[in-house]
Amino acid sequence: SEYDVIRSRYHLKETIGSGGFAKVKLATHLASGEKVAVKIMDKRALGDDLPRVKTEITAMKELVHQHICTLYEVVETKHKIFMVIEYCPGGELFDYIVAKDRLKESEARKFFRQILSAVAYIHHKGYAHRDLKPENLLLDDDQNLKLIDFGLAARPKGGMEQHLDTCCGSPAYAAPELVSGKQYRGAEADIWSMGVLLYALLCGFLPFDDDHVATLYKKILKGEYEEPRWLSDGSCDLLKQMLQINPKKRISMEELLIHPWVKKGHSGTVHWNSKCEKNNLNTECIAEMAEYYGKTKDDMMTIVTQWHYDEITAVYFLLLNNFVRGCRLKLPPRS
Ligand SMILES: COc1cccc(Nc2ncc(-c3ccc(C(=O)NCC(=O)Nc4ccccc4)cc3)c(OCC3CCNCC3)n2)c1
Repeated sequence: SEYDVIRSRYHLKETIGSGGFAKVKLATHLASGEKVAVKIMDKRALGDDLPRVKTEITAMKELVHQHICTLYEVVETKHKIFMVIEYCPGGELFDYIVAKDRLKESEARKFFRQILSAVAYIHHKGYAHRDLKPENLLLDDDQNLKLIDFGLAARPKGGMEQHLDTCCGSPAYAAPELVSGKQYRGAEADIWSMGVLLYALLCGFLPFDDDHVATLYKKILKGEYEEPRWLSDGSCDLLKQMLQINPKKRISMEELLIHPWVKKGHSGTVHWNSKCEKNNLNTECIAEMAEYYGKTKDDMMTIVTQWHYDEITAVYFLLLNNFVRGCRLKLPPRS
Protein backbone atom coordinates (compact mmCIF):
# COMPACT_ATOMS: atom_id res chain seq x y z
CA SER A 1 0.00 0.00 0.00
CA GLU A 2 0.92 3.68 0.01
CA TYR A 3 2.04 3.19 3.61
CA ASP A 4 4.67 0.52 2.84
CA VAL A 5 7.66 2.90 2.70
CA ILE A 6 6.74 4.84 5.84
CA ARG A 7 5.92 1.61 7.71
CA SER A 8 9.29 0.14 6.76
CA ARG A 9 10.98 2.83 8.84
CA TYR A 10 8.38 3.96 11.37
CA HIS A 11 5.83 2.27 13.62
CA LEU A 12 2.69 4.42 13.23
CA LYS A 13 0.60 4.83 16.39
CA GLU A 14 -2.40 6.91 17.48
CA THR A 15 -3.56 10.12 15.82
CA ILE A 16 -2.50 13.12 17.93
CA GLY A 17 -4.02 15.82 15.80
CA SER A 18 -6.03 16.50 12.71
CA GLY A 19 -6.94 19.74 11.03
CA GLY A 20 -8.16 20.57 7.56
CA PHE A 21 -6.45 18.18 5.19
CA ALA A 22 -3.71 16.93 7.51
CA LYS A 23 -3.67 14.16 10.08
CA VAL A 24 -0.77 13.79 12.54
CA LYS A 25 0.13 10.45 14.02
CA LEU A 26 2.58 9.65 16.79
CA ALA A 27 5.20 7.19 15.50
CA THR A 28 8.49 5.64 16.54
CA HIS A 29 11.58 5.56 14.35
CA LEU A 30 12.34 1.83 14.21
CA ALA A 31 16.12 2.19 13.95
CA SER A 32 16.50 4.45 17.00
CA GLY A 33 13.25 4.02 18.96
CA GLU A 34 12.85 7.82 18.96
CA LYS A 35 9.32 9.25 18.88
CA VAL A 36 8.36 11.35 15.84
CA ALA A 37 5.21 13.05 14.51
CA VAL A 38 4.08 11.93 11.05
CA LYS A 39 1.89 14.44 9.21
CA ILE A 40 -0.12 12.64 6.53
CA MET A 41 -1.79 14.48 3.66
CA ASP A 42 -3.78 13.10 0.75
CA LYS A 43 -2.96 14.85 -2.52
CA ARG A 44 -6.48 14.25 -3.84
CA ALA A 45 -8.04 15.98 -0.81
CA LEU A 46 -5.51 18.81 -1.07
CA GLY A 47 -6.53 19.63 -4.65
CA ASP A 48 -5.53 23.24 -5.42
CA ASP A 49 -3.84 23.52 -2.01
CA LEU A 50 -1.11 21.07 -3.03
CA PRO A 51 1.32 23.90 -3.91
CA ARG A 52 0.95 25.21 -0.33
CA VAL A 53 2.22 21.92 1.01
CA LYS A 54 5.25 22.15 -1.27
CA THR A 55 5.77 25.71 0.03
CA GLU A 56 5.49 24.45 3.61
CA ILE A 57 8.07 21.71 2.95
CA THR A 58 10.42 24.24 1.33
CA ALA A 59 9.93 26.54 4.33
CA MET A 60 10.66 23.80 6.86
CA LYS A 61 13.81 22.75 5.00
CA GLU A 62 15.00 26.35 5.30
CA LEU A 63 13.84 26.95 8.87
CA VAL A 64 16.14 24.84 11.05
CA HIS A 65 16.16 26.36 14.55
CA GLN A 66 16.26 25.24 18.18
CA HIS A 67 12.75 26.62 18.75
CA ILE A 68 11.11 25.31 15.59
CA CYS A 69 10.00 21.68 15.13
CA THR A 70 12.48 20.07 12.73
CA LEU A 71 11.40 18.39 9.52
CA TYR A 72 13.22 15.03 9.46
CA GLU A 73 12.06 13.28 6.31
CA VAL A 74 9.55 13.54 3.48
CA VAL A 75 8.01 10.45 1.84
CA GLU A 76 5.84 11.01 -1.23
CA THR A 77 3.76 8.25 -2.85
CA LYS A 78 1.17 8.35 -5.64
CA HIS A 79 -1.58 9.85 -3.50
CA LYS A 80 0.05 10.67 -0.15
CA ILE A 81 2.64 13.03 1.33
CA PHE A 82 4.17 12.01 4.67
CA MET A 83 6.15 14.61 6.62
CA VAL A 84 8.20 13.12 9.46
CA ILE A 85 8.62 15.86 12.04
CA GLU A 86 10.15 16.35 15.49
CA TYR A 87 7.75 15.16 18.22
CA CYS A 88 7.20 17.35 21.30
CA PRO A 89 6.35 15.18 24.33
CA GLY A 90 5.08 18.17 26.34
CA GLY A 91 2.08 18.85 24.14
CA GLU A 92 0.60 22.27 23.42
CA LEU A 93 1.42 25.45 25.33
CA PHE A 94 -2.35 26.03 25.29
CA ASP A 95 -2.94 23.05 27.61
CA TYR A 96 -0.01 24.08 29.80
CA ILE A 97 -1.48 27.57 30.39
CA VAL A 98 -4.96 26.12 31.05
CA ALA A 99 -3.50 23.65 33.56
CA LYS A 100 -1.67 26.43 35.43
CA ASP A 101 -4.48 29.00 35.08
CA ARG A 102 -1.85 31.70 34.33
CA LEU A 103 1.95 31.93 34.47
CA LYS A 104 4.19 33.93 36.80
CA GLU A 105 5.89 36.85 35.01
CA SER A 106 9.28 35.10 35.12
CA GLU A 107 7.93 31.93 33.48
CA ALA A 108 5.96 33.92 30.91
CA ARG A 109 9.18 35.82 30.13
CA LYS A 110 11.13 32.56 29.64
CA PHE A 111 8.58 31.31 27.11
CA PHE A 112 8.17 34.71 25.46
CA ARG A 113 11.94 34.96 24.84
CA GLN A 114 11.83 31.55 23.11
CA ILE A 115 8.86 32.63 20.97
CA LEU A 116 10.73 35.85 20.07
CA SER A 117 13.80 33.78 19.15
CA ALA A 118 11.80 31.58 16.73
CA VAL A 119 9.77 34.44 15.18
CA ALA A 120 12.80 36.76 14.79
CA TYR A 121 14.55 33.89 13.03
CA ILE A 122 11.72 33.20 10.55
CA HIS A 123 11.37 36.95 9.86
CA HIS A 124 15.13 37.12 9.23
CA LYS A 125 14.68 34.30 6.71
CA GLY A 126 11.94 36.27 4.93
CA TYR A 127 8.90 34.43 6.30
CA ALA A 128 5.99 35.50 8.45
CA HIS A 129 4.03 32.96 10.48
CA ARG A 130 0.54 34.54 10.47
CA ASP A 131 -1.03 32.06 12.81
CA LEU A 132 0.83 32.49 16.11
CA LYS A 133 -1.26 30.99 18.94
CA PRO A 134 -0.68 28.64 21.90
CA GLU A 135 -1.91 25.65 19.87
CA ASN A 136 1.03 26.19 17.51
CA LEU A 137 3.61 26.27 20.32
CA LEU A 138 4.63 22.88 21.64
CA LEU A 139 6.73 21.85 24.64
CA ASP A 140 9.69 19.47 24.32
CA ASP A 141 10.81 17.32 27.23
CA ASP A 142 12.97 20.11 28.67
CA GLN A 143 10.03 22.55 28.90
CA ASN A 144 11.36 24.45 25.87
CA LEU A 145 8.99 25.79 23.24
CA LYS A 146 8.95 24.71 19.59
CA LEU A 147 7.05 26.82 17.07
CA ILE A 148 5.00 24.94 14.49
CA ASP A 149 2.60 25.94 11.79
CA PHE A 150 0.03 23.23 11.87
CA GLY A 151 -2.41 24.94 9.53
CA LEU A 152 -0.10 25.84 6.64
CA ALA A 153 -0.44 29.57 7.36
CA ALA A 154 3.23 30.47 7.14
CA ARG A 155 4.06 32.21 3.88
CA PRO A 156 6.65 34.65 2.50
CA LYS A 157 6.44 37.98 4.35
CA GLY A 158 4.61 40.00 1.66
CA GLY A 159 1.01 40.62 2.64
CA MET A 160 -0.98 37.98 0.85
CA GLU A 161 -4.70 38.30 1.39
CA GLN A 162 -5.71 35.77 3.98
CA HIS A 163 -9.41 35.16 4.42
CA LEU A 164 -9.57 34.18 8.06
CA ASP A 165 -12.73 32.15 7.81
CA THR A 166 -11.11 29.91 5.23
CA CYS A 167 -7.62 29.78 6.59
CA CYS A 168 -7.59 29.36 10.32
CA GLY A 169 -9.91 28.87 13.24
CA SER A 170 -10.24 31.61 15.80
CA PRO A 171 -9.19 35.15 14.75
CA ALA A 172 -8.60 36.00 18.45
CA TYR A 173 -4.87 36.35 17.73
CA ALA A 174 -5.27 38.17 14.39
CA ALA A 175 -4.17 41.80 13.98
CA PRO A 176 -6.75 44.56 13.26
CA GLU A 177 -5.33 45.25 9.79
CA LEU A 178 -5.70 41.53 9.04
CA VAL A 179 -9.30 41.16 10.21
CA SER A 180 -10.27 44.36 8.36
CA GLY A 181 -9.05 42.79 5.11
CA LYS A 182 -6.58 45.59 4.42
CA GLN A 183 -3.20 44.99 2.80
CA TYR A 184 -0.89 44.09 5.68
CA ARG A 185 2.69 43.15 6.43
CA GLY A 186 3.04 39.62 7.83
CA ALA A 187 5.86 40.63 10.18
CA GLU A 188 3.78 43.43 11.76
CA ALA A 189 0.77 41.11 12.14
CA ASP A 190 3.03 38.57 13.89
CA ILE A 191 4.04 41.22 16.46
CA TRP A 192 0.35 41.80 17.32
CA SER A 193 -0.25 38.03 17.63
CA MET A 194 2.75 37.75 19.98
CA GLY A 195 1.16 40.52 22.06
CA VAL A 196 -2.03 38.48 22.33
CA LEU A 197 0.10 35.43 23.18
CA LEU A 198 1.97 37.31 25.93
CA TYR A 199 -1.35 38.52 27.34
CA ALA A 200 -2.65 34.91 27.37
CA LEU A 201 0.53 33.73 29.16
CA LEU A 202 0.27 36.45 31.83
CA CYS A 203 -3.51 36.47 32.29
CA GLY A 204 -4.75 33.01 31.35
CA PHE A 205 -7.46 34.46 29.13
CA LEU A 206 -7.62 36.45 25.89
CA PRO A 207 -7.53 40.26 25.57
CA PHE A 208 -10.17 40.16 22.83
CA ASP A 209 -12.76 37.42 23.02
CA ASP A 210 -16.38 36.86 22.09
CA ASP A 211 -18.59 33.97 20.99
CA HIS A 212 -19.71 35.93 17.95
CA VAL A 213 -16.96 36.50 15.36
CA ALA A 214 -18.42 39.85 14.26
CA THR A 215 -18.31 41.18 17.85
CA LEU A 216 -14.81 39.76 18.27
CA TYR A 217 -13.71 41.67 15.14
CA LYS A 218 -15.13 44.90 16.59
CA LYS A 219 -13.20 44.38 19.84
CA ILE A 220 -9.96 43.72 17.93
CA LEU A 221 -10.46 46.82 15.78
CA LYS A 222 -11.14 48.88 18.91
CA GLY A 223 -8.04 47.45 20.59
CA GLU A 224 -9.36 47.90 24.14
CA TYR A 225 -8.64 45.19 26.71
CA GLU A 226 -8.68 44.65 30.49
CA GLU A 227 -5.47 45.05 32.52
CA PRO A 228 -5.86 42.66 35.48
CA ARG A 229 -4.41 44.05 38.72
CA TRP A 230 -1.72 41.33 38.88
CA LEU A 231 -0.01 42.71 35.73
CA SER A 232 3.14 44.70 36.52
CA ASP A 233 3.62 48.18 35.03
CA GLY A 234 6.41 46.74 32.84
CA SER A 235 4.07 44.07 31.46
CA CYS A 236 1.32 46.63 30.80
CA ASP A 237 3.72 48.94 28.95
CA LEU A 238 5.04 46.16 26.75
CA LEU A 239 1.55 44.86 25.93
CA LYS A 240 0.47 48.41 25.05
CA GLN A 241 3.36 48.72 22.56
CA MET A 242 2.56 45.35 20.95
CA LEU A 243 -1.23 45.73 20.84
CA GLN A 244 -1.13 49.00 18.91
CA ILE A 245 -3.96 49.07 16.35
CA ASN A 246 -1.88 51.10 13.91
CA PRO A 247 0.85 48.70 12.65
CA LYS A 248 3.19 51.66 12.06
CA LYS A 249 2.99 52.60 15.75
CA ARG A 250 3.46 48.98 16.86
CA ILE A 251 6.83 48.06 18.46
CA SER A 252 9.24 46.47 15.94
CA MET A 253 11.00 43.13 16.32
CA GLU A 254 14.34 44.91 16.74
CA GLU A 255 12.95 47.00 19.63
CA LEU A 256 11.30 43.92 21.18
CA LEU A 257 14.56 41.96 21.28
CA ILE A 258 16.21 44.62 23.48
CA HIS A 259 13.12 45.70 25.47
CA PRO A 260 13.81 46.07 29.25
CA TRP A 261 10.92 43.75 30.15
CA VAL A 262 12.28 41.06 27.78
CA LYS A 263 15.83 41.45 29.14
CA LYS A 264 14.84 41.58 32.86
CA GLY A 265 16.51 38.81 34.86
CA HIS A 266 18.40 37.52 31.84
CA SER A 267 22.07 38.13 31.04
CA GLY A 268 21.73 39.26 27.42
CA THR A 269 19.33 40.02 24.63
CA VAL A 270 17.39 37.24 22.92
CA HIS A 271 19.66 34.95 20.85
CA TRP A 272 17.62 34.26 17.75
CA ASN A 273 20.32 32.82 15.51
CA SER A 274 19.99 29.12 14.81
CA LYS A 275 22.19 26.77 16.84
CA CYS A 276 21.57 23.93 14.40
CA GLU A 277 21.99 25.40 10.92
CA LYS A 278 22.59 22.83 8.22
CA ASN A 279 25.81 24.51 7.09
CA ASN A 280 27.75 23.55 10.21
CA LEU A 281 27.41 19.82 10.63
CA ASN A 282 27.81 18.18 14.04
CA THR A 283 30.91 16.02 13.61
CA GLU A 284 30.01 13.68 16.48
CA CYS A 285 26.70 12.82 14.78
CA ILE A 286 28.55 12.26 11.50
CA ALA A 287 31.04 9.97 13.25
CA GLU A 288 28.23 7.98 14.86
CA MET A 289 26.49 7.64 11.48
CA ALA A 290 29.71 6.71 9.65
CA GLU A 291 30.15 3.82 12.07
CA TYR A 292 26.47 2.81 11.77
CA TYR A 293 26.41 2.85 7.98
CA GLY A 294 29.98 1.54 7.55
CA LYS A 295 31.22 4.62 5.70
CA THR A 296 34.21 6.93 6.17
CA LYS A 297 33.44 10.24 7.92
CA ASP A 298 34.12 12.12 4.68
CA ASP A 299 31.74 9.92 2.68
CA MET A 300 29.12 10.22 5.46
CA MET A 301 29.57 14.02 5.46
CA THR A 302 29.07 14.10 1.68
CA ILE A 303 25.92 11.98 1.86
CA VAL A 304 24.35 13.98 4.70
CA THR A 305 25.04 17.36 3.09
CA GLN A 306 22.96 16.39 0.08
CA TRP A 307 19.91 16.89 2.38
CA HIS A 308 17.65 14.51 0.49
CA TYR A 309 15.25 14.51 3.49
CA ASP A 310 15.28 10.73 3.30
CA GLU A 311 16.26 8.27 6.04
CA ILE A 312 19.80 9.70 6.24
CA THR A 313 18.53 13.23 6.95
CA ALA A 314 16.13 11.82 9.56
CA VAL A 315 18.89 9.88 11.35
CA TYR A 316 21.17 12.93 11.36
CA PHE A 317 18.53 15.25 12.87
CA LEU A 318 17.41 12.60 15.38
CA LEU A 319 20.99 12.23 16.57
CA LEU A 320 21.43 16.03 16.57
CA ASN A 321 18.29 16.67 18.62
CA ASN A 322 19.55 14.23 21.23
CA PHE A 323 23.04 15.70 21.12
CA VAL A 324 21.66 19.20 21.69
CA ARG A 325 19.73 17.82 24.68
CA GLY A 326 22.94 16.35 26.03
CA CYS A 327 21.96 12.72 25.69
CA ARG A 328 23.72 10.39 23.30
CA LEU A 329 21.54 8.37 21.01
CA LYS A 330 23.23 5.03 20.34
CA LEU A 331 22.10 3.43 17.11
CA PRO A 332 21.94 -0.35 17.56
CA PRO A 333 24.13 -2.39 15.14
CA ARG A 334 22.29 -2.66 11.79
CA SER A 335 20.42 -5.90 11.33
C1 LIG B 1 1.89 14.53 24.66
O1 LIG B 1 0.71 14.93 24.10
C2 LIG B 1 0.82 15.67 22.98
C3 LIG B 1 -0.30 16.40 22.66
C4 LIG B 1 -0.26 17.18 21.52
C5 LIG B 1 0.89 17.24 20.72
C6 LIG B 1 2.01 16.49 21.08
N1 LIG B 1 3.20 16.51 20.33
C7 LIG B 1 3.31 16.91 19.03
N2 LIG B 1 4.54 17.03 18.48
C8 LIG B 1 4.67 17.49 17.22
C9 LIG B 1 3.54 17.81 16.46
C10 LIG B 1 3.66 18.43 15.13
C11 LIG B 1 4.74 19.29 14.85
C12 LIG B 1 4.79 19.96 13.63
C13 LIG B 1 3.79 19.80 12.69
C14 LIG B 1 3.77 20.58 11.42
O2 LIG B 1 2.80 20.60 10.71
N3 LIG B 1 4.87 21.28 11.09
C15 LIG B 1 4.86 22.18 9.98
C16 LIG B 1 5.50 23.46 10.45
O3 LIG B 1 5.76 23.58 11.61
N4 LIG B 1 5.74 24.38 9.52
C17 LIG B 1 6.31 25.64 9.78
C18 LIG B 1 6.84 26.00 11.04
C19 LIG B 1 7.36 27.27 11.22
C20 LIG B 1 7.37 28.20 10.18
C21 LIG B 1 6.86 27.82 8.93
C22 LIG B 1 6.32 26.56 8.73
C23 LIG B 1 2.75 18.92 12.94
C24 LIG B 1 2.68 18.26 14.17
C25 LIG B 1 2.27 17.61 17.07
O4 LIG B 1 1.13 17.83 16.36
C26 LIG B 1 -0.13 17.70 16.98
C27 LIG B 1 -0.92 18.99 16.70
C28 LIG B 1 -2.31 18.89 17.33
C29 LIG B 1 -3.09 20.18 17.02
N5 LIG B 1 -2.36 21.34 17.52
C30 LIG B 1 -1.02 21.47 16.95
C31 LIG B 1 -0.20 20.21 17.26
N6 LIG B 1 2.18 17.17 18.34
C32 LIG B 1 1.99 15.71 22.24
